[in-house]
Amino acid sequence: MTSAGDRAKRPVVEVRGLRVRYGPRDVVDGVDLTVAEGEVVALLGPNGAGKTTTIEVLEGFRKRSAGEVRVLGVDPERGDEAWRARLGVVLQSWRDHGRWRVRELLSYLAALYAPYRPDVFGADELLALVGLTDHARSRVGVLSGGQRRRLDVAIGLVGRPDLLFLDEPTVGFDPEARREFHEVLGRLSATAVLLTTHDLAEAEKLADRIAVLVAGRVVADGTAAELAARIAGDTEVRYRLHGREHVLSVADSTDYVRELFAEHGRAVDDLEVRRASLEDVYLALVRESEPVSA
Ligand SMILES: Nc1ncnc2c1ncn2[C@@H]1O[C@H](COP(=O)(O)OP(=O)(O)OP(=O)(O)O)[C@@H](O)[C@H]1O
Repeated sequence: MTSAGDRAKRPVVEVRGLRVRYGPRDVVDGVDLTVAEGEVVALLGPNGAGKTTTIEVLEGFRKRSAGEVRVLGVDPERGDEAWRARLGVVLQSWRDHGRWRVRELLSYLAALYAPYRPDVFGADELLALVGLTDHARSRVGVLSGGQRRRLDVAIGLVGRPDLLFLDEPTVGFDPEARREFHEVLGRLSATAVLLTTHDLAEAEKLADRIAVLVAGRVVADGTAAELAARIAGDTEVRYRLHGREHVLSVADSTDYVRELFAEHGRAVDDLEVRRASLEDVYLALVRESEPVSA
C-alpha cells in the first residue's frame, strides 16, 4: 500500500470454506483465501482446478453453494453498484467494442464510473499507464492481441479500483508484450490484484503470494520462496563420471559434492547443482494433490 505506513493492512478479500457445486461435483471444494490491501496474489493451478469459478464468485457473477465470502467487506451476492465500482474486472477481450476508438471508449467508461468514484482515471492518464497513447485514436477492432489486452486492463482500471481481478491476463502474449504488461502491473502499487495464471514465471514475478489450487482446493499458499522451501530437501545434482551421466536428488548437496570429489577427484565432470524451482514445487504439489481420475 502506498501511504499506509505501518498501519496493518486490511483484507480486501476474505474467503472461508468456499464451495461451488456443479451437479454432483464440488469444483470448488472448501477454498480459504485472503488478499490484503495492495497485495498481488496469484491463483495458480492446472486446467479445471476451479480458478475461474472462484474468481467469478468473488466478482459476484456466480453463486456459491457454501462458504463465507467478503470482498471489500461485502458479500458479492449482495454487492450494489457502489461496491462494483470499487472493483476492476478484466474479462477476455471486449469483442463487441471493435468500432469504438480507444480513447473514446475509456472516456465513456470513465463517465459511467464518475458518480461512484471520486477520482476516476482520465483517459489520457490511463493510456499512458498502459502504453497505448499512440493508439488513442485507433479503433479497438484493429489493435493487436497484446494492445487489446492492455486496453482490457485499462478498462479494468478506469474507476481506480481498490481490487483488480485478472483472469489469465497474458494468454497469447508474445514475450515482449508480456514484459510490458508486467511493467504496467508493477505501477499499480495501491491496487490489490487477484490474478489467475498457468504461467509460473508470471506468478513468481508479479505475486506477493501464490495460492496453488488443485481439484478445487488450495494445497499451498505462500511466497514463491516459502513454496520452494516445502521441498527444499530436494536438490538435483548432475555430473558425469568416467563418461557416464548421473542425475540424483539429494538432501544436502554440499556434503554430497564434497564426498563426490573426495572419492573421485578430477574424474568428476560437468557438475551441476540445481535447487528446486517454482516449477518443480508446483509439479510436485499437483502430483501429490490431484485425485487419481478414472
Ligand atoms: N457452468 C458449468 N457447469 C458445469 N461445470 C462447469 C461449469 N463451469 C465450469 N465447470 C467445471 O468446473 C471445473 C472448474 O472450472 P474452472 O473454469 O473454474 O477451472 P480453471 O481452474 O479456471 O481452469 P482453466 O485453467 O482451464 O481455465 C471444470 O471441471 C469445469 O469443467
